Amino acid sequence: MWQMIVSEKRDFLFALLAGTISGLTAVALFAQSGFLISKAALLPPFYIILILTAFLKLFGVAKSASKYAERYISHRVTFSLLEKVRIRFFQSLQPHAHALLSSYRGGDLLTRMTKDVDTLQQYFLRVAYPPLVALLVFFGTMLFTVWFSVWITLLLLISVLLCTVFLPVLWQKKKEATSQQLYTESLTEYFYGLTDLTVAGQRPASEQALQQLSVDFEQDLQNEEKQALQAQLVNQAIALLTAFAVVMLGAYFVTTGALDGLYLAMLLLIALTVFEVAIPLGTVPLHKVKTKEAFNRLTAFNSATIPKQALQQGELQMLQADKLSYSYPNSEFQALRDVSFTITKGEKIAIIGPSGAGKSTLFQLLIQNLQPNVGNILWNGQKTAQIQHEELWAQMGIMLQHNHFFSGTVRENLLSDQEDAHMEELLTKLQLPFSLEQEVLENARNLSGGEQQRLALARVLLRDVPIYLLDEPFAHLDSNLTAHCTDLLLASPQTIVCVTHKLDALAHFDRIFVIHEHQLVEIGHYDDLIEKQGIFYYMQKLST
Ligand SMILES: Nc1ncnc2c1ncn2[C@@H]1O[C@H](COP(=O)(O)OP(=O)(O)OP(=O)(O)O)[C@@H](O)[C@H]1O
Repeated sequence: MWQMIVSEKRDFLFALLAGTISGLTAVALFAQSGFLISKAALLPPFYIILILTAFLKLFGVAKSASKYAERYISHRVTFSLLEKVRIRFFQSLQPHAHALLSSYRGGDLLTRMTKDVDTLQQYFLRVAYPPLVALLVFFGTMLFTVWFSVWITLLLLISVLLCTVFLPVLWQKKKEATSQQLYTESLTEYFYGLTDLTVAGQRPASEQALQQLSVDFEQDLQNEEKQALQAQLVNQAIALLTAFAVVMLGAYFVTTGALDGLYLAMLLLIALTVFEVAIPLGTVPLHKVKTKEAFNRLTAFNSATIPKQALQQGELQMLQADKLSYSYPNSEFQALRDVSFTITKGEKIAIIGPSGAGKSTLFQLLIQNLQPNVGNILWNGQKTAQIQHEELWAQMGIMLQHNHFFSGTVRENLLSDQEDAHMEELLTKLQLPFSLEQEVLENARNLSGGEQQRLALARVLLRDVPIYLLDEPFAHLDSNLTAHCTDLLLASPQTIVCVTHKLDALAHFDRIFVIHEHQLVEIGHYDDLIEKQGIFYYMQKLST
């Protein structure tokens, strides 16, 4: 965080300067008032009163102006810092979005993106620079008071240290409050699963659990506020006791002749004013812990290294997997184990296997949404882990199991710059009776599952790239449409890798990769695998 603050050093220094001037002019304003009251009682010449009053006005104006400047600049720095934090967080999330979404709850990421970033707002405004301003103001004030009384200066110093250094240790937050995070996560899941919960009759139970989380969250908030209030109240009490002690000590020094009585009121008002800067410092440790937790959560993803190399030029000749293994974060077992293969240009590959065998995991590794724990994927011999993801994605036509559709038209959802005639022809071939201007609702709610899949397939087929990778593209299609769409897909000159459950159209693929119990156990053409009478043969037999 300090690194980021340093990047804003100009504004940071201006805010510090304005804050210090504002604090010192406030002290000067009240010191001057105290002095003026005492001096006026001694009936000095009128011009003295006039000069003192003019200074009073000057300090008043300087205090207001510097306070405004401080607020303006410090908030500008804060918002600029928050913008940087948001961009950094997004950049650290984006290349690993799939891996993160498969290991973190959606609500958790949402909380980090919103609440944690907002919490960091407090870092600059309440943690980083107020102690520095306070330090400079105290230092300036004490340089002044020491001329009048060393003992009163010492008393102020001790009280200020008590408020800002020793007592805050008491207010140190002991443990991280996770209630808000839990509440946001559960609320997000509740909305996602509302229909399922209602149908299963589980809504009341779920709402009750949410209610409890909301109560815990409120309780945590109240505790935090109570703690902050306690800290400020104690500091306030110390400020008043110090002012009382200054009067007592000052009065004693006046009687002994060590202090001119003219300055007593001034020292009292200085004591009261200087604590105005110290009182908010009581909550610094609380905010410090909160902002540190937020910062740690936000930077938790930064450890993932982002690939740097450019993709070597040339057409895709070979896509290889070399001893790939993958375990999901927080999972003990390997979802994929020691998988190796080579796919050559133009080959049509089907990946099949029982549910949970690891097909989608392999697919996500191939499209770079996951990075293998062990082994490499090689694109023309170049390790894909070292290549910019965007460059690889620019070479791939990808169809996921769940594709997103935007609110708009069919044309907009095809995400293509191809000629209208070409797009219309493809829609017809896919037996989609849509015009390009036809409306598509968000998440394609107005399209059937099969229509959505063919629209997603059209998106892929419109891409002029060397390889198509598809995960269960025909899951919602009947056998006629599956056969028709498979033929259409396999007629493309591209290299094709297709994860599928549909075993009937497999004879059209060049090779079939059989994944069983997280390993690649068989590779071969349909006829060879049937003849071999291995796992594929039995899977095929069971399905008929
Ligand atoms: N996000 C995840 N976290 C932990 N384990 C996971 C995660 N996703 C999948 N798995 C596990 O990894 C294994 C392989 O899952 P994968 O989704 O690759 O199987 P699949 O062959 O595609 O199954 P299906 O045909 O049912 O889609 C499964 O045992 C699954 O439980």
